[in-house]
Amino acid sequence: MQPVSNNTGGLYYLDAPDGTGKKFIISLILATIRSEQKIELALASSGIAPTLLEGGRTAHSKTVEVLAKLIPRSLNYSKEAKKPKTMQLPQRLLNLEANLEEITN
Ligand SMILES: Nc1ncnc2c1ncn2[C@@H]1O[C@H](COP(=O)(O)OP(=O)(O)OP(=O)(O)O)[C@@H](O)[C@H]1O
Repeated sequence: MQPVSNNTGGLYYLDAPDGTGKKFIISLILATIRSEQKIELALASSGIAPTLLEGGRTAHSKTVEVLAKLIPRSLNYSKEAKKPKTMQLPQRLLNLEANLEEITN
Protein backbone atom coordinates (compact mmCIF):
# COMPACT_ATOMS: atom_id res chain seq x y z
CA MET A 1 0.00 0.00 0.00
CA GLN A 2 2.97 2.34 0.43
CA PRO A 3 3.32 3.18 -3.32
CA VAL A 4 -0.41 4.13 -3.33
CA SER A 5 -0.16 6.29 -0.22
CA ASN A 6 3.03 7.97 -1.47
CA ASN A 7 1.78 8.28 -5.10
CA THR A 8 5.00 6.70 -6.32
CA GLY A 9 3.39 3.85 -8.27
CA GLY A 10 5.27 0.82 -9.49
CA LEU A 11 5.04 -2.54 -11.16
CA TYR A 12 4.53 -5.60 -9.00
CA TYR A 13 4.15 -9.21 -10.08
CA LEU A 14 2.26 -11.61 -7.84
CA ASP A 15 3.02 -15.24 -8.58
CA ALA A 16 2.09 -18.14 -6.30
CA PRO A 17 0.77 -21.70 -6.62
CA ASP A 18 -2.96 -22.36 -7.19
CA GLY A 19 -5.26 -21.63 -4.27
CA THR A 20 -2.72 -19.85 -2.10
CA GLY A 21 -4.57 -16.54 -1.84
CA LYS A 22 -3.65 -14.39 -4.86
CA LYS A 23 -7.27 -13.24 -5.42
CA PHE A 24 -7.65 -12.82 -1.67
CA ILE A 25 -4.72 -10.40 -1.42
CA ILE A 26 -5.75 -8.50 -4.59
CA SER A 27 -9.29 -8.12 -3.21
CA LEU A 28 -7.84 -6.70 0.00
CA ILE A 29 -5.73 -4.20 -1.95
CA LEU A 30 -8.77 -3.17 -4.06
CA ALA A 31 -10.99 -2.77 -0.99
CA THR A 32 -8.37 -0.76 0.88
CA ILE A 33 -7.78 1.67 -1.98
CA ARG A 34 -11.52 2.09 -2.67
CA SER A 35 -12.21 2.63 1.04
CA GLU A 36 -9.94 5.68 0.77
CA GLN A 37 -12.20 6.99 -2.08
CA LYS A 38 -9.35 6.53 -4.55
CA ILE A 39 -9.87 5.24 -8.09
CA GLU A 40 -8.91 1.67 -8.86
CA LEU A 41 -9.25 -0.20 -12.14
CA ALA A 42 -8.78 -3.97 -12.04
CA LEU A 43 -8.10 -5.22 -15.57
CA ALA A 44 -7.44 -8.62 -17.11
CA SER A 45 -6.67 -9.68 -20.65
CA SER A 46 -9.10 -12.63 -20.75
CA GLY A 47 -12.74 -13.22 -19.90
CA ILE A 48 -12.92 -15.11 -16.61
CA ALA A 49 -10.33 -13.32 -14.46
CA PRO A 50 -12.11 -9.95 -14.20
CA THR A 51 -15.34 -11.63 -13.11
CA LEU A 52 -13.60 -12.93 -9.99
CA LEU A 53 -12.99 -9.52 -8.48
CA GLU A 54 -15.31 -6.68 -7.45
CA GLY A 55 -15.41 -4.16 -10.32
CA GLY A 56 -13.05 -6.22 -12.51
CA ARG A 57 -13.05 -5.44 -16.26
CA THR A 58 -11.54 -6.99 -19.37
CA ALA A 59 -8.71 -4.85 -20.72
CA HIS A 60 -9.61 -4.29 -24.37
CA SER A 61 -10.01 -1.41 -26.76
CA LYS A 62 -13.17 -0.19 -25.00
CA THR A 63 -11.19 0.24 -21.78
CA VAL A 64 -8.54 2.26 -23.59
CA GLU A 65 -11.30 4.44 -25.11
CA VAL A 66 -12.78 5.09 -21.67
CA LEU A 67 -9.35 5.94 -20.24
CA ALA A 68 -8.62 8.29 -23.11
CA LYS A 69 -11.84 10.19 -22.30
CA LEU A 70 -11.32 10.05 -18.56
CA ILE A 71 -7.79 11.43 -18.48
CA PRO A 72 -8.36 14.78 -20.30
CA ARG A 73 -11.54 15.38 -18.29
CA SER A 74 -9.63 14.89 -15.08
CA LEU A 75 -7.22 17.69 -15.95
CA ASN A 76 -7.97 21.02 -14.33
CA TYR A 77 -6.17 23.62 -16.43
CA SER A 78 -5.02 26.90 -14.98
CA LYS A 79 -5.52 29.58 -17.68
CA GLU A 80 -2.53 31.64 -16.51
CA ALA A 81 -0.09 28.82 -16.07
CA LYS A 82 -1.29 26.95 -19.21
CA LYS A 83 -0.43 23.69 -17.60
CA PRO A 84 -2.39 21.09 -15.69
CA LYS A 85 -3.07 22.19 -12.12
CA THR A 86 -4.38 18.91 -10.84
CA MET A 87 -4.72 15.53 -12.41
CA GLN A 88 -6.81 12.75 -11.00
CA LEU A 89 -5.86 9.38 -12.39
CA PRO A 90 -6.61 5.87 -11.22
CA GLN A 91 -4.44 5.03 -8.25
CA ARG A 92 -3.76 1.65 -9.72
CA LEU A 93 -4.27 -0.15 -12.98
CA LEU A 94 -4.30 -3.67 -11.72
CA ASN A 95 -3.66 -6.18 -14.49
CA LEU A 96 -4.88 -9.52 -13.24
CA GLU A 97 -3.39 -11.69 -15.92
CA ALA A 98 -0.11 -10.24 -17.07
CA ASN A 99 2.28 -12.91 -18.24
CA LEU A 100 6.05 -12.76 -18.03
CA GLU A 101 6.34 -11.94 -21.75
CA GLU A 102 4.06 -8.87 -21.35
CA ILE A 103 5.98 -7.71 -18.29
CA THR A 104 9.44 -8.02 -19.78
CA ASN A 105 8.53 -6.34 -23.13
N1 LIG B 1 -5.21 -15.03 4.29
C1 LIG B 1 -6.26 -15.83 4.15
N2 LIG B 1 -7.04 -16.11 5.20
C2 LIG B 1 -8.11 -16.91 5.08
N3 LIG B 1 -8.49 -17.50 3.93
C3 LIG B 1 -7.75 -17.26 2.86
C4 LIG B 1 -6.59 -16.44 2.90
N4 LIG B 1 -6.03 -16.38 1.65
C5 LIG B 1 -6.82 -17.16 0.89
N5 LIG B 1 -7.84 -17.70 1.60
C6 LIG B 1 -8.88 -18.60 1.08
O1 LIG B 1 -8.21 -19.60 0.33
C7 LIG B 1 -8.96 -19.92 -0.84
C8 LIG B 1 -8.09 -19.71 -2.08
O2 LIG B 1 -7.73 -18.33 -2.18
P1 LIG B 1 -7.68 -17.55 -3.58
O3 LIG B 1 -8.88 -17.92 -4.42
O4 LIG B 1 -7.47 -16.12 -3.28
O5 LIG B 1 -6.36 -18.20 -4.21
P2 LIG B 1 -5.72 -17.98 -5.66
O6 LIG B 1 -4.26 -18.09 -5.45
O7 LIG B 1 -6.22 -16.73 -6.27
O8 LIG B 1 -6.31 -19.25 -6.42
P3 LIG B 1 -6.20 -19.64 -8.00
O9 LIG B 1 -4.75 -19.71 -8.33
O10 LIG B 1 -6.87 -20.99 -8.04
O11 LIG B 1 -6.96 -18.59 -8.76
C9 LIG B 1 -10.19 -19.02 -0.84
O12 LIG B 1 -11.28 -19.76 -0.33
C10 LIG B 1 -9.79 -17.90 0.10
O13 LIG B 1 -10.93 -17.34 0.74
